[in-house]
Amino acid sequence: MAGNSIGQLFKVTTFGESHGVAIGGIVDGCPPGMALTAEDLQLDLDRRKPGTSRYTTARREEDAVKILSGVFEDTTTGASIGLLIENTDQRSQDYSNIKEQFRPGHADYTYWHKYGIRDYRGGGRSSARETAVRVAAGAIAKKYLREQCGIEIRGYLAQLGPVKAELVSWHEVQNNAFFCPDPAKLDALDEYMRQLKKDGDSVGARVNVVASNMPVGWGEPVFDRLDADIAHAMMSINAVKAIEVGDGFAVVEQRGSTHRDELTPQGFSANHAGGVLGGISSGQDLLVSIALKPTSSISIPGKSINTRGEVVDVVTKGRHDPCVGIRAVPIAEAMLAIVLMDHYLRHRAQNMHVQVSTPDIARNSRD
Ligand SMILES: Cc1cc2nc3c(=O)[nH]c(=O)nc-3n(C[C@H](O)[C@H](O)[C@H](O)COP(=O)(O)O)c2cc1C
Repeated sequence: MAGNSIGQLFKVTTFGESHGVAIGGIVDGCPPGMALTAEDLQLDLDRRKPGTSRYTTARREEDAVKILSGVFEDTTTGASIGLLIENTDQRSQDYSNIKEQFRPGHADYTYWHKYGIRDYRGGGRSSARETAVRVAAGAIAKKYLREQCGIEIRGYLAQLGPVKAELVSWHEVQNNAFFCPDPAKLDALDEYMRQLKKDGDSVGARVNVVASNMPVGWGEPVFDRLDADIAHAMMSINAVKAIEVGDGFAVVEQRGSTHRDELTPQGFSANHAGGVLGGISSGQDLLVSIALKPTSSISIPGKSINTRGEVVDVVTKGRHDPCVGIRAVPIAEAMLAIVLMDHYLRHRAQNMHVQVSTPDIARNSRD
């Protein structure tokens, strides 16, 4: 499939480029019988879509999704679900100056070397426009996991440049354009973004995603450990440079006596592991954190070469996100949902008759 699909039993395939006619995808393996309409997908698409605040790109796309197949009388049939989102606000002329130039930090240089032909308009296939389809597919997985397993998958902006935000309130995340869970940080974020825009620069960000109410047992060691598949999915998001599960890189400074999450009949005493032990979900909250790099398309001139190898100064015109991390929140949620949905089906296929007498202690602590 040349890299355009993810998952085994719940398989998502996407197609489309930034300035092509449309983007779309196929979601294979969704069980039959779930109520589903385009509106169910639109909620998350609207959270990701461009042009909704002064902090993101000015490109205006409605991202109106059409369900082409796999749903009959507003119910999934078990057939593959076809999704289509038309591109409506392309301004390809903005990119004519980078037709023969390579933006430093972008995918232009590597796509050119690999394929020998490049849809330079808006970054073509390397554009994060494609991630709208992942969000639509992820909304299907999220709905199924919520209804059948009670799992809730939620993300938030944990850091933008120097501004850090604590998880003060999940409710707050839905109330501001930053997906910020800490209302006390909104002024600092606004000020930082205004200055950034004046500077014509961009900045990186950290996004955290949490899956709560998880069951114990999902994940397929050794190569398809749950954390390995989550890392694969997260690293497939444009501009992601790092992922952490649980305490992540902080484990380097920890001792075993601190890091191990002791077990009691009432639950685990802590969650340094981030909800995965041996590549299998422990039933604790899954804690995932990703780092997104600063947008490479900026108006500050940067040194590069053109396709003939000549030295050029690149200035990127067009409409760009000054911090791609903001709109990445629903994308990261979607990727976690896609992986969990796949592992739910895989666990059920192999292990549905397994029974042990030990209680699910993480569930004990929730009840
Ligand atoms: C939501 C989102 C929006 C993005 N928007 C832009 C953009 O407007 N301009 C840009 O140069 N890169 C943007 N990117 C990042 C590029 O797609 C990405 O950096 C590029 O394809 C190079 O790939 P890499 O950074 O993964 O190595 C965006 C990424 C995400 C997740």
